[in-house]
Amino acid sequence: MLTLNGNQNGKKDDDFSGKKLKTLPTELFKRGGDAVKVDLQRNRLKQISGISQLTNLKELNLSRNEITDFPLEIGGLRQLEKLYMNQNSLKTIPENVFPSLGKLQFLKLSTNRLEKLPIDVNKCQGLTYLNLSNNCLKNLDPIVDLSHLKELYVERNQLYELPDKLFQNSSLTQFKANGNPLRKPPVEVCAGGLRDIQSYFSMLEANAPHVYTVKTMFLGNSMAGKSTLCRSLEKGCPVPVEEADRTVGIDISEVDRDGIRFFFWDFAGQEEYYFTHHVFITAQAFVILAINLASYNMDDQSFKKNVDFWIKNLQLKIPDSVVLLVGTHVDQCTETEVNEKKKHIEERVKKMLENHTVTLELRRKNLQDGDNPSLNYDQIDQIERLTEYKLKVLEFILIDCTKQEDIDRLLTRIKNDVLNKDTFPNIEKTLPMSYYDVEKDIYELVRNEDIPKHGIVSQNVLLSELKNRRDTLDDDKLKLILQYLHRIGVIMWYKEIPELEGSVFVKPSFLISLFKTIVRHDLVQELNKISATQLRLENALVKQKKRWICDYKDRASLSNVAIRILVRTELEKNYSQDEELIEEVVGTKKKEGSLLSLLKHFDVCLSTKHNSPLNPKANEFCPKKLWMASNPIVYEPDACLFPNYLSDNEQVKLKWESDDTEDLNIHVFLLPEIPHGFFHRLVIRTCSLYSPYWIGKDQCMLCSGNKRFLLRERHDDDQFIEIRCKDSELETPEDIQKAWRVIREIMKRLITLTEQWQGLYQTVHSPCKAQDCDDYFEWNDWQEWLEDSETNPFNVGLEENHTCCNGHIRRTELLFPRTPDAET
Ligand SMILES: Nc1nc2c(ncn2[C@@H]2O[C@H](COP(=O)(O)OP(=O)(O)OP(=O)(O)O)[C@@H](O)[C@H]2O)c(=O)[nH]1
Repeated sequence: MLTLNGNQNGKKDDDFSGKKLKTLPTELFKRGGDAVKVDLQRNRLKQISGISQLTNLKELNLSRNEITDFPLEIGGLRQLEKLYMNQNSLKTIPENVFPSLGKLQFLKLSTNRLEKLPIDVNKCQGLTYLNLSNNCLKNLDPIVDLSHLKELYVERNQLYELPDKLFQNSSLTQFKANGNPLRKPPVEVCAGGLRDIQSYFSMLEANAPHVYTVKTMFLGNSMAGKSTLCRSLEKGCPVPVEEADRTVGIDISEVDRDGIRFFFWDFAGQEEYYFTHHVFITAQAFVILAINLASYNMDDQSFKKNVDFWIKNLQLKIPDSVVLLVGTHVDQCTETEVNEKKKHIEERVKKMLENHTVTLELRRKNLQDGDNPSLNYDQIDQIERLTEYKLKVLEFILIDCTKQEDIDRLLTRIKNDVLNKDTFPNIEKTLPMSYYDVEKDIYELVRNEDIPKHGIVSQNVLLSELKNRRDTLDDDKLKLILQYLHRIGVIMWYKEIPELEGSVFVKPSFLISLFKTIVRHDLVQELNKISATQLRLENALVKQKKRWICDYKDRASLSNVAIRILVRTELEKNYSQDEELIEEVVGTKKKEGSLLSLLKHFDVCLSTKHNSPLNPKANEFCPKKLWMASNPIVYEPDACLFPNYLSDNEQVKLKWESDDTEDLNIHVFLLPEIPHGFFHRLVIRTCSLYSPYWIGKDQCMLCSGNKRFLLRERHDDDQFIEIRCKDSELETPEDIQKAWRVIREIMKRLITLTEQWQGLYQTVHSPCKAQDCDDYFEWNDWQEWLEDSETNPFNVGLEENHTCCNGHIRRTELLFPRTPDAET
């Protein structure tokens, strides 16, 4: 395997990085007082005896070494302005080092094992940048007096509280604290950034109340007993659920039990709903994974379907989830069966979690033991970040949902688990009274019908209603509180979607009930039910209804007219008089309704484009092909495509024809695996940019100008997304540059999408183009290329050609994006 670095800058005199040094090199001492900036990163240093001889040193980089004891000698570097000590194994920093570093402005201590900071760090009054992320810090009191700090990073520590003083009159402009079990301020406040935190502290009273709230998500296959559990826990006694009563989408309810406020989210178990669940499976929740033991067979397939699928999804999306396994239907099994099945599941879950850790560890070791580990540090970092997450699977509980004592036992168990700080650190929150007041006010507004029953209210109306009730709160404070309530799921306010920015949904269940009108397992039945009168109102014919059903069944495309009729019917059941609401949600022929905007925002569906049979440049035009009039198999104009429901790749294959080994070809590996629904979300994001396109089950072809590109989800030994551009359409160097630009856009979307799965990481390769050669060219520093390639040309070195391990040579620009005239 050949590895390449993106921008290979030449090394400077003071650069001793990546030289496997165990002690400081003698050349360095020779420089003595002349050394101003020394780079010793990526070595094997455990100590740095003699460093104090460099009396004029201003910048010292000791990151990625093996230092466990903070070197006292650093205290002698009185001119020091910048110090990198990140990625070592520091456990403590002694007192009396920092007071002598009066000029220090920049201090990076991230990724160590620090449990506390020395009190005298506050003597470094010049510090403007401090990075303490990825340590084990429990409190930040020693740094509250650093009044010049502009940037402070404390992500992934053990912080329960942030000191109020840190945010008073401070110069802070950047602050990040993700990945801490914070209760003051709660994580959902911190997610809003510095302004939200400052505003929170400004409102927080000395005796602010502590509350216990838990979002509880019920997951598991259809018929597992989720709704039964959910409803029984809600009522406090067994509640039978009819077999025909399948959950559609998600049901939400709120329950108070002994001072704990539970939000129950009951997720439908049928496969049709999995891809919308993604949006609502959020962090900080307690997960109940229901398993029907009566239908559980002790084989791999049953384990995969009932347990493995759900745990893997959680591991990818929220890798530090807390999961309680609940075995239901025990009354329908013998005692021996129950015990055997329980053992079968427990053993496999244990193995699965172990395998996950072992795989990550192996991958990290391979990278570290490779020829040039310094090229892989970013990947190693990513893997180390993932190994820090620990998904907790709690001890199995067995339940007969029809028995009162079993429901009581389950409730006691849940309460004990969520109140145990070791298992579930996120339950307690300290909030200013005004946060509760606003929430109470909203409920009251709904109760008094000052807000419509459906709960959709304009932001301005809501703000003015709330201000009338609490004159101490201004618009800014109220907006921050609303954002907090959105993050904990009490209301929904998608202020990042331009079409929805002005609307607040104070009843999330109403919004979800709208989703259910079109994302449902029995949609064909619902379409069939559309009456002639309903069709007439939309100027549609019965013939069209048949076509909609065929389009939906064959090509996963649903006409916007049909969507409007379905949603209107649902709304009219309760809100027949409210034409304004119906229009807002349903939309019109000219304007998209809020429901579709939401579904598109969540990458659930994609608008199909109009096809005009008279326009040779219309969708059906295919590069280098004689144009033919649209055949009947084109997408219905003015419709939505739900790629998740597609079952084959026939259309894509027809347009793409066959692969050519010389195609531009990139493999983006997603590890540990490609999450469910990932590929289609990527396709939706990419196809909204490039049209025409053809989408299939796990392939998609799109065109940009006269070039064809293919996206393909591949589940070979490793799982990856393949991005190809047809070789035959790359005639000139400009063609190649243009093709890389499109690939860059696709990859940008791919990378932003991966951010939705915290437990995922990716590597990029170009496979060797020679027939039957399995070598590949690995990309490094490609993030730079994605970030800013116009101003910072990506260059993989001066070489015109690259040779794989098996001796196959290809021009560099056919393997990597390369700006031909870029300087190196
Ligand atoms: N005998 C027995 N029946 C149960 C038990 N738990 C659930 N059921 C029944 O099993 C059926 C399915 O239960 P649900 O709670 O609807 O299952 P679900 O997991 O919500 O299913 P979806 O809505 O399809 O996701 C219902 O008829 C329940 O009454 C149990 O422990 N024992």
